[in-house]
Amino acid sequence: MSRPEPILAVDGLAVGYGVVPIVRDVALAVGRGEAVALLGANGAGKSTLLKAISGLLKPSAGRIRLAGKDIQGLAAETLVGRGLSHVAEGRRIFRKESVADNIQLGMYRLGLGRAEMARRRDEAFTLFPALREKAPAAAGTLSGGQQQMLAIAQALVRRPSVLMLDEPSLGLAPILVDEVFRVLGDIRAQGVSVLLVEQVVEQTLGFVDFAYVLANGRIAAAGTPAELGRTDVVRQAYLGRAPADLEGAA
Ligand SMILES: Nc1ncnc2c1ncn2[C@@H]1O[C@H](COP(=O)(O)OP(=O)(O)OP(=O)(O)O)[C@@H](O)[C@H]1O
Repeated sequence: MSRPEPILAVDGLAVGYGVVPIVRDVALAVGRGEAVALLGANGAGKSTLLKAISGLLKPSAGRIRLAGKDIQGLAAETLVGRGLSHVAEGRRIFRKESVADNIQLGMYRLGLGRAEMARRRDEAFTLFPALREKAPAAAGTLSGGQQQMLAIAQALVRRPSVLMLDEPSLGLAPILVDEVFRVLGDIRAQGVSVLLVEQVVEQTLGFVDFAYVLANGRIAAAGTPAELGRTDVVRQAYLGRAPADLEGAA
């Protein structure tokens, strides 16, 4: 199957904490308009890899290109301006601030005028009607699912061309996981390219166009969901985990 031209391309990437590399020799690509998954067991290095791409960690080797331009080593803030948004694990919202202010903070330092910020906030509320209802409430009073939606909304108002999400379904009830995937479908339909780290494997493979499996910091397999489904490689990457985790919410 031919894939679209890459909007994000990673090559020979190594990154770690201090001297110990956690992720080694990783190559991956996200095509324009594609939804791509990064799967792998706990500790495989998925979050570390996303942080290196979004400029939160400095790679010790390798190349990262966004829309054809080298971005390795650039600061996270610079990359946001270039169209790369990262929804980190654990719903990093400002709990004491209102829902509306949280969305506003997502646009901080983008240099947008008031009218444009209001327009983008309204778009976010259209995608997440529950957030509109709770606009004046403190973000900390939202349910877990709503907090996750708020974290995604904060990233979306920056109008990213590539949206990276680290386990958006973490800790959510199955019905809310479905809601996360519905929203991701809407986001993809708007032409945003998506790189998704997830543990709900079945549902993720049902959503993405292409997937990479990370094991011990290296890419162990890559393919379309159909190609990966013909092998045992995904299951093997999760060996040692409870079968229930593999079944996800499907
Ligand atoms: N700040 C840190 N300092 C040192 N080691 C770290 C740090 N953060 C993560 N690690 C180590 O890096 C390895 C990869 O962690 P990472 O969080 O990238 O994995 P993951 O695949 O995202 O797993 P999970 O699904 O648990 O989030 C683990 O061995 C972890 O202990």
